[in-house]
Amino acid sequence: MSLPSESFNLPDADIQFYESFFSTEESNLYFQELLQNIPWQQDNIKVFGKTYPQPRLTALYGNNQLSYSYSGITMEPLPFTETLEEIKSKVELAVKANFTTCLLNLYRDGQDSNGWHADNEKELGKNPVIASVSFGATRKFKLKHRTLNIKKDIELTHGSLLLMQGSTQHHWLHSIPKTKKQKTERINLTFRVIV
Ligand SMILES: O=C(O)CCC(=O)C(=O)O
Ligand SMILES: [Fe+2]
Repeated sequence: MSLPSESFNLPDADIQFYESFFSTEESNLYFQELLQNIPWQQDNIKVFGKTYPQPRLTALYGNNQLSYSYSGITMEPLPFTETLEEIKSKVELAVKANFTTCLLNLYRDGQDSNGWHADNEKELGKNPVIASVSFGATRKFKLKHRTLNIKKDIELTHGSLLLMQGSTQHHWLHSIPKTKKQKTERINLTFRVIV
């Protein structure tokens, strides 16, 4: 586990990025395993009262029974698989936090996306700790401050780990925009604490 990390000096944020948290070989194995064995599903979300299919596939895992609700969806967790437990343990050791839950996203290609939002659902508590692991195609993670005119883009590469904590979710929004450049899949795992 290599730990050269980058802390972007952003106001009202506590964000760290570990570019090669997992080795390429390890990441290749995790990517294939998750792609094949996670029961990926496409849910319908509600935005301003209208229903749309979510522009990506998702799955929820947890070590408690607590559900996670956002955008009009309520997801019930499946018990962690051995692979997810292994990834979770490695992340927990490095970031010194214990997670209960993992939300997984599969972006099938560059046309799948994740709109502007903050991870500020009430079940995540006041200052959520979110550890986000990426495998597969590199995608741009965009951050923008809610009130100041400040933006930051981070390329989330194969095997990278992004940590967001403190007051970050109060002041910043994030998104994964569509891109014509990527034709292949990306898997993202966001470890969270739900209490
Ligand atoms: O795919 C990503 O890197 C971001 C996922 C995300 O923001 C979320 O699931 O809340
Ligand atoms: Fe998010």
